[in-house]
Amino acid sequence: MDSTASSLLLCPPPLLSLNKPNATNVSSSSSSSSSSSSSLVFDSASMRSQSKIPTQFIWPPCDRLQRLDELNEPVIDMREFARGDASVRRRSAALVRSVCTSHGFFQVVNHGIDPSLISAALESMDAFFALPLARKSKARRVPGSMSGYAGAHADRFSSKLPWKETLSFRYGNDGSGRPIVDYFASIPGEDFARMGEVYQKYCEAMHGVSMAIMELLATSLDVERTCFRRFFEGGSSIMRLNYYPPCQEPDLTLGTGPHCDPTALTILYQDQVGGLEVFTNQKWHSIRPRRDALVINIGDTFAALSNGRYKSCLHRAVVNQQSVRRSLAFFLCPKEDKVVRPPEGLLSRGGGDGGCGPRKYPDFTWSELLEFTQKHYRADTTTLQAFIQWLLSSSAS
Ligand SMILES: C=C1C[C@]23C[C@H]1CC[C@H]2[C@]1(C)CCC[C@@](C)(C(=O)O)[C@H]1[C@@H]3C(=O)O
Ligand SMILES: O=C(O)CCC(=O)C(=O)O
Ligand SMILES: [Fe+2]
Repeated sequence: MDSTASSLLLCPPPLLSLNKPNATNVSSSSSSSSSSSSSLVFDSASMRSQSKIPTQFIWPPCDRLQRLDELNEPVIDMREFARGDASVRRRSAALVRSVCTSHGFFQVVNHGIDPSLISAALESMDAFFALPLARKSKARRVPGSMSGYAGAHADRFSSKLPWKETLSFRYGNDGSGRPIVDYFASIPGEDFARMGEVYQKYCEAMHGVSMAIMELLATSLDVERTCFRRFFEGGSSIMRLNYYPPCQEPDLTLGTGPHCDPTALTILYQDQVGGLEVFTNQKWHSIRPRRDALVINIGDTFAALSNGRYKSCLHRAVVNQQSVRRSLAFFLCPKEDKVVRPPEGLLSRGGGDGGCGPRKYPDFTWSELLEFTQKHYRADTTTLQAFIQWLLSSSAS
């Protein structure tokens, strides 16, 4: 997305006050959302009974709920791509190339995930978030790590708080053990064994879909079919359960603020409530939920891997006054020490086509970008640009 579009309908890019990498305090990614934590505790059940939302949850007017058109994106049939003849595969690849060079968003159907597994994941999520806050807090996120329970990120930020509770955990795909079963078994005080089994199976299934999509993306970029699969071998992806309680002033806040995912690829299942929005053609579009579809968006890491040819999808989530909304987000990540560098086949081609020719981003490791978002910068609409600026300034100092 070009910067003029972002300046037109998005809040002006945040004034960066980045600290050098050896800084101990977190920087504020914008003047209005300092990263210091808030003393607030997000107990949505009690907050819900008040007529006004706390001011920490109020977002700038330009970020708020608007009446939107729907985004009618092509939906890719994964079974057709897997089994189709060359012309069918070329057609799917051409559709993906078109939307990914534009705004990095599409949906897939016939993905092969058992609907009962998705239902079990949603039911397990409902059971967890229905627990009293004191019991959810036994799984609270350890500062600096990605895993654990969080309420509005009030432990990390002091303004523009998202109206959501989250539970996040890691999925290592090196085939050893059952890391998610082990994670849920490690949470004190509760018997989360069934959740562990459900999300272990869910993440294994999502990893499989992500590898099929990596083949589709390689084909669309005309590079060797397995090159991206191999890039993600041994990675540790992130699973996040997003639970958005109903809000008494939904027009003043957001469930998840405008951002691009710093990760490589997001596979998201949203329930039937609706609230996901994508920014393209200089305006926000709502994404109508589809029970049979998975939402796919390109993240910053894959945008860099494609040498800027594919766009990192700018999106957000709004909340409503009537009902809970839930989404299951699987964030594909490479190994932490993996250097993010476009495949040779992409750079060696000449021509003005985006993604070929000179490097658009310096080499960096996934762990550098992840740590930047967890310790120095609140991920938002310009994370990748801010990260590169921070990386280059630290190498210059
Ligand atoms: C690497 C990550 C950081 C976030 C979770 C994953 C991918 C998406 C990121 C996030 C959702 C972008 C919006 C801001 C954020 C703080 C949030 O609202 O949760 C981001 C996540 C995070 O830093 O926990
Ligand atoms: O809940 C949604 O629809 C979007 C969530 C999201 O973008 C995220 O968790 O990164
Ligand atoms: Fe996201």
